[in-house]
Amino acid sequence: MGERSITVRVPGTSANLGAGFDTLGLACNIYNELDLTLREEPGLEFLVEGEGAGRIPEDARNIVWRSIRLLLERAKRGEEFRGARIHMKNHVPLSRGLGSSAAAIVAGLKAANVIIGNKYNRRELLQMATEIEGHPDNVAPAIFGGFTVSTTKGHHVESFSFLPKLRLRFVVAVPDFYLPTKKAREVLPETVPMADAIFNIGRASMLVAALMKGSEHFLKRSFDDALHQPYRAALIPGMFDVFRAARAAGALGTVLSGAGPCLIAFTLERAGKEEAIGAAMREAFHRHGVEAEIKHLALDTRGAHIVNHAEHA
Ligand SMILES: Nc1ncnc2c1ncn2[C@@H]1O[C@H](COP(=O)(O)OP(=O)(O)O)[C@@H](O)[C@H]1O
Ligand SMILES: N[C@@H](CCOP(=O)(O)O)C(=O)O
Repeated sequence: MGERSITVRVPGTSANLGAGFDTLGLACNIYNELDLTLREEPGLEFLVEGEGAGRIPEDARNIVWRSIRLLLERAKRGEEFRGARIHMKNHVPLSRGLGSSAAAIVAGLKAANVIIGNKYNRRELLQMATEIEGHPDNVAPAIFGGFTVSTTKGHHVESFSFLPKLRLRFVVAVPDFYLPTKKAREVLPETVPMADAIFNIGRASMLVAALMKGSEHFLKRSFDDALHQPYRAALIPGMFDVFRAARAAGALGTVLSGAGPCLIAFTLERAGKEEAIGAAMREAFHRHGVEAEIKHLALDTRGAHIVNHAEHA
């Protein structure tokens, strides 16, 4: 069999979008690229460039490799490909709430799947990716692109991907510290009051309706959350002040991106307020002793895809 190679590109993602904890997500135009060679001979070779270089494990614990193994074993092709060269060029910041782990998992699954002849469709990849990640809200947009709504029943996952009727821009403040998702999930309560659940159901539903209808008026009223942000605020100095500063500079709304510490402000492309919102967010974080890099992002509508040679050049 020898060896087989493929290059895939996967977008970073922002999960929750405020009220849609573990349910809503979006893909944005920041990417990780995986150049994968699967080999018959055992042994792993890693090259990690960009975000996470020097921090990402370069051995069998690597989540890209674990995802590849899961897919190969499910497909009963594990014996055929026992080794690999994994070369990653990462632009998605690590452990900041922009879905770096989801991008890594989806990259491994997608690349291995292409190499074995596309045995699995995207819904089946979603299933495996969710099993590895533990929640579907990042892996779904990483696979499908656009905005996604996901539901789970036991191990079964359903995700609906759609494009909004508004041309949005995302201003993301990326603080200079890591916050592993595991740690940010540990501060959440096991049960929540019924009133908080109702608060979130209304807003999550309104957010989706406003995006699909193209209603700026209702979108602005959809960004609050009672299920995770209030508990996580203690881990992100100045979080609510940054929200207020972004609003004052003209953002439609601002939420915690995933489990944080990134904060993501929503604005309309035609409003032309991205620079002002970014500056306000950076200054508000600075007042709390946090230095943040500002990224100006847009929606990715494609999701994970193979990179052809023309794109690669
Ligand atoms: N490109 C990558 N290759 C391998 N592992 C990765 C990669 N990106 C992220 N990871 C793994 O995922 C972890 C970060 O996941 P997590 O804490 O959920 O943060 P995020 O919000 O960025 O997904 C890293 O510590 C690393 O182990
Ligand atoms: N719903 C999850 C999303 C985690 O996203 P990440 O990008 O921070 O990994 C959560 O809020 O825990």
